[in-house]
Amino acid sequence: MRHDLPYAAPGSTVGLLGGSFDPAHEGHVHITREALKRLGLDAVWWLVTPGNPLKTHGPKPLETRLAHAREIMQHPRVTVTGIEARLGTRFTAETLGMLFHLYRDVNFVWIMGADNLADFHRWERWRWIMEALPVAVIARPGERVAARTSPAARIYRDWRVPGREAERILRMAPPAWGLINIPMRPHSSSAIRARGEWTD
Ligand SMILES: Nc1ncnc2c1ncn2[C@@H]1O[C@H](COP(=O)(O)OP(=O)(O)OP(=O)(O)O)[C@@H](O)[C@H]1O
Ligand SMILES: O=C(O)c1ccc[n+]([C@@H]2O[C@H](COP(=O)([O-])O)[C@@H](O)[C@H]2O)c1
Repeated sequence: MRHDLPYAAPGSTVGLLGGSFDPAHEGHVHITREALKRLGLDAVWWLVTPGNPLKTHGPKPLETRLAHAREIMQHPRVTVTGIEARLGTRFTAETLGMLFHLYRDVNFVWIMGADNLADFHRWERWRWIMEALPVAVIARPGERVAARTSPAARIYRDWRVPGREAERILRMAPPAWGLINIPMRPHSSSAIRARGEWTD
């Protein structure tokens, strides 16, 4: 294993939460804790992206976002990483392909908020992602209907596991996904930026 990559025990299950984290906030912390608990994960890695391929405005520098994310997400089973910058990847499918290769004995789960499922069909090779690993979609205020009626949800409706049984997705061969209803948090990075509170 390369020394600059996080360690994962063989056979362990690691949730991947990709994001701009521009900035990280309480909503990210909350969904991470809930995913750990509800899915029974061994670990969660935050993949702080060098830049979302679908967003035209660049975020703050990666090092700034990583440092802030590490301040607010402190949990023994959570690692905040800049893996994509290290691997030189930007598209999620590309990142996952490399992680599968580097961590052959680790089980990965993709975690995302409901707003991301609504747009998921616009991601590069999104069907490959859906068929490559289980996907846990976490409820987000105002986004549940858009997620449930999204092209990705419709195309993969037969592989959806009810939210209360979501931990089953870990034992299923993909495609397997669930919409997990948790008490929601309204926080968003764009609202924090709009209030001028991300001035680091
Ligand atoms: N309050 C929240 N509830 C549920 N999921 C969330 C919440 N905030 C962020 N997420 C999820 O966390 C991941 C990373 O989110 P991101 O870094 O883009 O933050 P954001 O608040 O969505 O940013 P922005 O407002 O700029 O779009 C995404 O999958 C997103 O859906
Ligand atoms: O691979 C893609 O085409 C793709 C398109 C849009 C977003 N993503 C990933 O989705 C995650 C959430 O991004 P964001 O900006 O909504 O926080 C982050 O890991 C991005 O790299 C990936």
